[in-house]
Order: sequence, then C-alpha cells, then structure tokens
Amino acid sequence: MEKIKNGREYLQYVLQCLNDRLAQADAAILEGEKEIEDMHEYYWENYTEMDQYGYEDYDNQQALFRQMNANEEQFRLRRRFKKMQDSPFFGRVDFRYDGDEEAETFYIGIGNLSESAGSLPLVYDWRAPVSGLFYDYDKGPASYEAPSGTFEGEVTSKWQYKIRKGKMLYEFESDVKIDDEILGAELGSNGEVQLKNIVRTIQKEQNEIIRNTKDKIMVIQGAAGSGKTSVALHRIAYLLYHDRENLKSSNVLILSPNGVFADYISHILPELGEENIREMSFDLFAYRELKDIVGDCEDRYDQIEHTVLNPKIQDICREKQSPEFVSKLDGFVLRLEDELMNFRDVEYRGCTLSEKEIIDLFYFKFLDVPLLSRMHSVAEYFVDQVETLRDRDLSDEEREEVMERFMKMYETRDCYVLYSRFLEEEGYRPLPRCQVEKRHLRYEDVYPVLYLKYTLYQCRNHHGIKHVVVDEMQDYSWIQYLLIRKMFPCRMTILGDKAQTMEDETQDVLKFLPKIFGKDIRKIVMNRSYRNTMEVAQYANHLTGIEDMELFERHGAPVDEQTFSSTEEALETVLDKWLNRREEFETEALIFLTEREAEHAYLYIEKRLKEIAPEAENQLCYMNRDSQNFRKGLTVTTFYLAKGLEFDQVFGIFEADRESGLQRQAEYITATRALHELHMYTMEKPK
Ligand SMILES: Nc1ncnc2c1ncn2[C@@H]1O[C@H](COP(=O)(O)OP(=O)(O)OP(=O)(O)O)[C@@H](O)[C@H]1O
Repeated sequence: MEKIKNGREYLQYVLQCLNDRLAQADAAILEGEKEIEDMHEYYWENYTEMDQYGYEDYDNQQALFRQMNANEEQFRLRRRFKKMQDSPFFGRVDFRYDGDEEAETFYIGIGNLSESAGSLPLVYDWRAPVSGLFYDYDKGPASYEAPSGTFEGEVTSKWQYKIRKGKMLYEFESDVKIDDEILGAELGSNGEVQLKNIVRTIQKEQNEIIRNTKDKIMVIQGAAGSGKTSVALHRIAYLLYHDRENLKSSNVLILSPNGVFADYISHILPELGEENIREMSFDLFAYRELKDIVGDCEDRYDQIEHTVLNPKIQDICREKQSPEFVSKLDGFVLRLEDELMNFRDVEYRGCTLSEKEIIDLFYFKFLDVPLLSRMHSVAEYFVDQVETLRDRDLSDEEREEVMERFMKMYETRDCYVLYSRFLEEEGYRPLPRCQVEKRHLRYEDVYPVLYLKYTLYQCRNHHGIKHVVVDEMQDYSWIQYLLIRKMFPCRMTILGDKAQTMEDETQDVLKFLPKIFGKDIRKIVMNRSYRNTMEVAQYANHLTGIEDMELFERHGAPVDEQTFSSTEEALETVLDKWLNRREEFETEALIFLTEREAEHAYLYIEKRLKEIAPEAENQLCYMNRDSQNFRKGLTVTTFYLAKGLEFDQVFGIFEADRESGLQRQAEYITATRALHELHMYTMEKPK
C-alpha cells in the first residue's frame, strides 16, 4: 500500500478496504444484536431468582447499556463508510517533515478510514490536524498544529480529486490556479437544492475561522455570499469532532431566521458525519418565554410589514431596543425594590416571621435573588423554620398557603403591568389593560418585556447549551444581545452582514458587541463573495454603494432590468421566462417587498398555470413565515424570508418611486440571492 502513488490505484485499494470495514461493521452489529437478545432472554428467565438488593439486575442493565452503545458506534461507523463509498477522498497532501528525507502522503476525505480500528488511517478526516495543510498551504514551507505540538516541514505536492459513485472523474496536482478552477466549477454547478457542503474547497481565510478553538466569542462580518453560514456549520462540525467528550450536537443551538432556513441547512451536518443540531428563531424563543404573560406577540416580520406602510414606526422600535431605554428600564427595576413591596408579619400554625425579619431577609440575606423571585426564597426560609419546629414536612397544600401569604407582599408580579407602568412613567403610551389571553404585544415591546422578566425573575437556565450560533447578527438589537448573553453564557459564533440590515439604515452591531461581550470577542471580516456571478454581484453592490467586496471571477448573463406598467404584465414575463427555462435551473425565486404583493403574485401565477401549464403546478410554491421546507421550482416570497437562502435564478419585482431605505435594502437582499441569473423588474406607479 505504501508504494501506491497513483490516486486511481489508491482509490481501488481504499474501496476494497471500505468494503471489508463495512462487512466487519455488519458482522459486529449482528453479533451485538444477538448479544442484546440473549441478555433480554437471560433477564426474563432469571429475574425471579436475582438477589434481593438488585445488584445483579444493576450489573445486567449496565452490560446492556454498554452493548447498546457499542452497537450504536458500529451503526455510526457503517453510516460513515457507506457515505465514503461514494467519494472516499477528495484531496491529498504530501508533506516532508523537517529532518526527513521523504515526504509522507495524506489522503483527505469526509471521515477517517483505516484498515482496522486503531491502525494508521488510509484516509484522514478533513478535520484532523494534518488535513489543515491541505487548506492552508500550497507547495512550499508549511506547518500544522496537533495536540502534541507544532509540526514544521514542506508541502511537496497537493492533489485534488473528484470521485463519484466510487469512480474517479478527475485527478490532478493542484496549484492556486487550479484551486480556483475547481472552486469555479463547484460554484457554477447546478443540481443541489439546499446549501452545499464545502469541504473540498474551503478557502484559507474560511479555514482559519472553522478551526479556531481559542476564542470564546467569534464575530464574523461577511459580505453577502462570502460563506458565513457554510463556515459556521463547518465550524460546528469541526468543534464536535475535536471535543467529542464535552460537546455533543444536543449542546449546540442555532438562532436562525425561520423554519425554511433551518430546512435549507439541515442536511449539512449529517453530510459531514454529525447529527443535526437544534435550531430556533429568537422570536419563537421570546414568544415561548412570554406565554404566561401575554396571549400573543408580533414578530419581526410583522414589524417589517408595518414599516412599509409607516416608516416612522421604526424610530420608536429602535428607541425601545436601545442602550438608553435599557438603562431607564434598569433604573425602573431599582425603584421597584422599594415601591413594589408591602411588608407585613406572617403567622402560620404558631410560627411568626415579623415584618422586620422579613425586611432583613429580603434586603440582606437574599439580595442577590432577582426581585420577583426573592420573596420565594424568604418563604422557603420560613417553611424550613416551620418544618423544623413542627418536626414534619409541610404538605403541598400547606406550602402553597404559606407561599401565597408571602407573595401577597408584592403589589403585583405581572411583568406586563409593570412594563406598562414604566412606559407611562417615561411618557410613552401604556399598554392596554386586559386579561392575559387578550394581550397582544407589539414587536417594539416584546424584548423590553422579556428583558424585564429576565431581570426580575430567576429565569430558567439553558444549561445544556454550550455553543450558540447567531446567524444574521445585524438583525438583533442591543437589548436582544443583552438577553442572549444572559441566557447563554457560553461560546458563540455570531455572523452576519451589515449591508443586509432589514431597516432603512444599515446596522453595524460590531460597534456595540464588545460593550456587551467584553474582551472575549474576536472579530473577523470576510470580504470575498462566492455566490453570485460578477454581473449579479456588481449590480447588487451598485445598489448600496459597496465598493470593497472581492468578487470571485465567474461570469453569467447580464442582469435583466425591465420596467412594466402593470403587475400582470410583469408576472406574465416571469411566467414565460420561468417556464421556458425550467429544465435549466433547479431553484428560482420571485421576490417582493411585502407579503400582500407576494401572495397576490402567487395566486395569479397559480391561476395562470392551471390554464397554460398544469404540469408545472407542483413546481410552484408560496413561502410564508410558517413554511418549513425549502423546495425545488419557483418560490414566491418576500425579501425578508428569502434572506440567507440562494436560488439559481431570481426575479425581483419592486414598485418605482417607493424610494425608501427599506426598499433599497430589500432590492439588495433580493439581488444577492441569485446564483446565476437575476431579473429586476420595476413597476411603474399607476398614473
Ligand atoms: N469555499 C467555498 N467553496 C465552495 N463554495 C463556497 C465556498 N464558500 C462559499 N461557497 C458558496 O457560496 C454560497 C454562499 O455561501 P453562504 O450561504 O454560506 O454565504 P453567506 O455569507 O451566509 O451568504 P448571505 O449572507 O448572503 O446569505 C453558497 O453557495 C456556498 O456553497
């Protein structure tokens, strides 16, 4: 095997080895299953005779768990080997260690493979330390970090392979230029609906982020299409691989924009050999946390729709998420320490806690407990006293009764009522008074109320989470980041693009994040864009005046710009272009500023398809905020839901003369969604 220098021969060797390992895994699984069956049988036959203390039963259970884990491991191996049968490796790097005569060869693939467990790998996982050489260096001096230290030497050659279904499609020794050609071919290809994994072509500056394990909070400002989402997901795969002991996929949470986005990225981690991770939008999270306070909350998308109709409401929303507003809220919370309380003696079954004792406990012993949870601690203290004196535990009902007496010392514990009072005190319009189910929070008030709740109550700890990924960081406000820090005091990867803010002005959160997260933060800027053709990227950059973006040299059709006098006319053109070239593209999008426009267009196209091309009906879909799947075909939607996604061909239809900052942002976001072709249509205002 040592002697095989040729990729094709090596492929045959590796495929044979994969077959052997698969057969071994199959045999081990069969044997394991038999073992588990025998254990069950033994248990049922003998459980009446097992020792009375349960030792034997316990031992049996432990043995059963061990066997089940061993089987699970074999299943994992089998899944990996099966995946590798399609393309066992994609790269090779020959590295001569300093002091050695000859270079060693390392083949790189999506997972490790060796002839037997524990022997030297035939293929190295792309996340292994030595694989860093492949991404970081061309021929020449190089080094890599491993747990045992830094290894210096020289890359003597580097190869790239494309293998599909176990067949070598091409192999060549690569230099920088060819790297670019391969990358160009990857970027130019159609065929994948969802986001692709990029292991074969990770770029050096991306690799630096993926392999960073030092920094607690990484913040990535990346241009549209620079690979932020891809990099964040590969980074998670890397961290899961290197810290298996401490970090499981269930410890990672992605705060992402919506359900479709979650679906769009859902296959990447499984493809990289990891389990999928939890994903949630912050609005959904807030909504769940506020369920006991309000009946309903607006979300970010409602806010955008309202802003289109009345741009002024953005100002008040911005104001209510700002540092100044938060410090007023903090001041209000301080005042509540006094104003909210109405202390009095508590007597229960012959035991008394005097008002003075309660005040002492409240303001000294339990001062660290948040205000609205503090009386609970005082009550617990009292319950302890009662139980000691009476020498028995109180029943649940008795405890309840005691608690209630203590809670009555708060004027109110309702964050909605308190927030409304705060608004009034600060000269804002208070919230309508109504029962919980009828309460409907405007978006501008959602996070201030949540902030109040998290400041006034001892809130649930989200302990299981050890790494949070925040995508689209520019869409989060000061107050939201304060909440994120409070809820998740863990490592984070925060990524976004200030140019894609969904407001009339761009928001650069990088300016204020250090104030929230302190010195733990590491900022990285990625300015090279990979998604769009040069024509599309230049057009998009022109819309917002971006000049510093580095574009990948890939060309396509010029942007198709047209003006129409009626929506129907524009939609007919979209229909025509889409139907005529349906075979060429996998995914297309028709994007609008508002939900109303998108829905109208969808209904129009749906009706027309029934008349002219019923066979294409199942290729049309409407994407709203409740949608959960990213689909092939033509997706009709709004710019804010299309954010983060990409499509082979994009149509954007926007009204002329709606010269708002938000519309400019919407057009920019729309344009940057196009991989290959972009059509930007303007609707003339009716005269
Ligand atoms: N190193 C790479 N090799 C191949 N393709 C890449 C690479 N980096 C990025 N891409 C491709 O570029 C496109 C954009 O990537 P991605 O969606 O991760 O970018 P983004 O910065 O999150 O974009 P946006 O902010 O505009 O939504 C994807 O098609 C992705 O596969």
